[in-house]
Amino acid sequence: MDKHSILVCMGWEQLEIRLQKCEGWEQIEISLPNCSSLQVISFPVVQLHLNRTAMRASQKDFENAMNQVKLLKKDPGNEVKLKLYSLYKQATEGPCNMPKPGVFDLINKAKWDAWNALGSLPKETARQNYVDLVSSLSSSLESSSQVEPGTDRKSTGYETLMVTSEDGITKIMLNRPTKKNALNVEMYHEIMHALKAASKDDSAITVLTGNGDYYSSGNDLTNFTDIPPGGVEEKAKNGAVLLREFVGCFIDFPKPLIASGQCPALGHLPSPSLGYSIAVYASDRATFHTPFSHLGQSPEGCSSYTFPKIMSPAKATEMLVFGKKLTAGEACAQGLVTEVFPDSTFQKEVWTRLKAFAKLPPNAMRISKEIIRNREKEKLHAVNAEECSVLQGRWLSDECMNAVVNFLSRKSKL
Ligand SMILES: CCCCCCCCCCC/C=C/C(=O)SCCNC(=O)CCNC(=O)[C@H](O)C(C)(C)COP(=O)(O)OP(=O)(O)OC[C@H]1O[C@@H](n2cnc3c(N)ncnc32)[C@H](O)[C@@H]1OP(=O)(O)O
Repeated sequence: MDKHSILVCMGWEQLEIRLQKCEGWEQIEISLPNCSSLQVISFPVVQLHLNRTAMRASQKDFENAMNQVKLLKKDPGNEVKLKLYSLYKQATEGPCNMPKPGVFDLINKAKWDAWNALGSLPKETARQNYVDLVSSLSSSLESSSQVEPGTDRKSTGYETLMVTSEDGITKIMLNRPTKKNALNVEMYHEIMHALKAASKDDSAITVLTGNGDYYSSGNDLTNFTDIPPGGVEEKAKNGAVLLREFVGCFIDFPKPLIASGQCPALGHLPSPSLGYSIAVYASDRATFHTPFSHLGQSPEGCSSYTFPKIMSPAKATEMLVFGKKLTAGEACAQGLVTEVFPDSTFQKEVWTRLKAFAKLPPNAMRISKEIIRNREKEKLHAVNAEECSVLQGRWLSDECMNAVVNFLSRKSKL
């Protein structure tokens, strides 16, 4: 219970007014401590529900709150952003009377839904609710930030990666931990850039890893929402070009490439799908999941070719068609993972090994990799092109759109 009291002097008498908050109700207790008998006279407690409209936020409060939103240090998440958007629109324009956006216009549709859900909420109430929400965000996000130092911020010129080079090893770390390292369009481009740079730098080997509790959650599903003027067809076409170039970079990467994952990996990058060119070290906590069918999509990263070769066609079907999630141990038994380490000693053991590898003659390693991979390179590029073309069609399907809408509207998770 939260108590505040004020003393009011009324002639020789001192009137004490205590305000206390109790389960959302304001109680006012008035007593006369200096009465002749020195007994506290408690007026019958006056209990009233303060009318919220009596505490309406002023236009100035509202403007301050709008400025505060811009200064939030942590992204409050899509749900809260939609709430803020809808309250802002209601407060400034009143009830939503815009036409409903089309089903493929996902972002605008989500915004419209949120605004429309406020019905005929009065402008003043929306303004007050906006101010209250911002004030609760400002305190909670400042006090309980869970972002580790160095996460989700610029490093070495990259927005979505942390790239370091030391002891002959270039480490490319996916760095969107608050989004479970989902690959947005910028990250696709930055990974390609980092791989091209690593292929030319002095390091002997390159390591790909993720920051936070997910190695990666695969393609960022909001990639589907930003529809260009050419519509969804153009979006799907651009997506296929981007994916083909992205996977192509892995196929052509000339140095030994190691994926080091301590935690779950979903979609793309779990894919040792780029089989012939990547070694995978996993902790016993890691899992591998390619839920293409769940998302109305189809295999990518050459997995339709490499998985059935590495595992067996039957096991590959379970993974690629039915989306069966494999533990690190199962993935290792199937040949998708090179070795599994105990979670508690993972970093130490893997880095000891990587540092030893990085001391081997770099040219010998490069040439050895080339001779292993070259026989398959042309085939891998052809498979990549075919997979991207099939995916382009899948992205336009209702199955895919529904899966994306369900995730974005918080109806499903994998
Ligand atoms: C026309 C298209 C052009 C595209 C361009 C090229 C595309 C190439 C695509 C090739 C094919 C790729 C296939 C895949 O990668 S399939 C895998 C896709 N991934 C998913 O479906 C995972 C979805 N995420 C989840 O199921 C859960 O988030 C997860 C189980 C991973 C974690 O759950 P948890 O409860 O622990 O955490 P949250 O859900 O609260 O997540 C925290 C925040 O991170 C956001 N998030 C997580 N994953 C994604 C994602 N893949 N895309 C977008 N956003 C993601 C999540 O929304 C939370 O955000 P907020 O804090 O803002 O709410």
